[in-house]
Amino acid sequence: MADLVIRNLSVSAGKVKLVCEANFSLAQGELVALLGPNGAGKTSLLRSALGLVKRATGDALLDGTDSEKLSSMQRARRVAYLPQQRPLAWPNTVRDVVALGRFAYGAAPGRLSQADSVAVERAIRLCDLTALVDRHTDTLSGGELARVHCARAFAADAPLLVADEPVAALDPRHQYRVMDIIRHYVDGGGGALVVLHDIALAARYATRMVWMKHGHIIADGTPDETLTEDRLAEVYGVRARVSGRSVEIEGTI
Ligand SMILES: Nc1ncnc2c1ncn2[C@@H]1O[C@H](COP(=O)(O)OP(=O)(O)OP(=O)(O)O)[C@@H](O)[C@H]1O
Repeated sequence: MADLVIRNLSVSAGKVKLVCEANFSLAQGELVALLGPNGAGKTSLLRSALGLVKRATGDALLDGTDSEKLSSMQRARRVAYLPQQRPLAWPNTVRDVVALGRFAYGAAPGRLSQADSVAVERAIRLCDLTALVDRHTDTLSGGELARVHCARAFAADAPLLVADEPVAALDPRHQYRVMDIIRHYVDGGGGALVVLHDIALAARYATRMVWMKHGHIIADGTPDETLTEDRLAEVYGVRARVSGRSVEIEGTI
């Protein structure tokens, strides 16, 4: 069973602590929403958990192995990472960019095995990109491009997915569509850790919500356990009405 476990993980930039003594785990079968205001440390936490930035203290284990010790190909076979910043070195076709998700299996655009092609075509269909496959990425809208990056992550077929704001640029239909795809992936045995700013969307889809503020994880539990009006006031400084998993933000405090 694939998992990501972090223990007492801290990240620093100079003398500033970006993440303080964080503990949590992600296992297959879970859809964990990571929440918190801008600058709370969510991206720093994800990147250090994956071994992409050096941690100051603590452990981050991917299937029991220190994530900093994994090669990029070993890491990519364990976890698909959809970063917040998604630079593309040069414009390419949608199909070729999605095919980059097969890197972990030694694939490159124009050199795909049968299994690679099947995974790429499935990810293209899942993310509603069939009509765009031959378009160059520099001709796409922001939301279309965001879906291409989602498809690239799904093409990897990794047992875990870490996605930093995967729905940020998407219209409501495609936000739900991408979250449905993530849930389907989790129902099929994957484990997903997803940064979301839409609390209602997180409450609807997450099996667990991890709440961050000022570099600290201040709560970790099911939506029923952790989604409260007091929590939203504490974490975001907003007045909200919470009823079960439904959330209405009324204004700032
Ligand atoms: N290399 C760095 N040097 C100095 N400060 C940094 C560095 N990297 C991140 N920070 C700061 O650390 C804080 C946390 O950043 P991070 O990107 O982890 O936040 P976040 O919760 O993902 O925010 P957002 O929701 O805006 O994406 C921010 O104040 C950011 O400016």
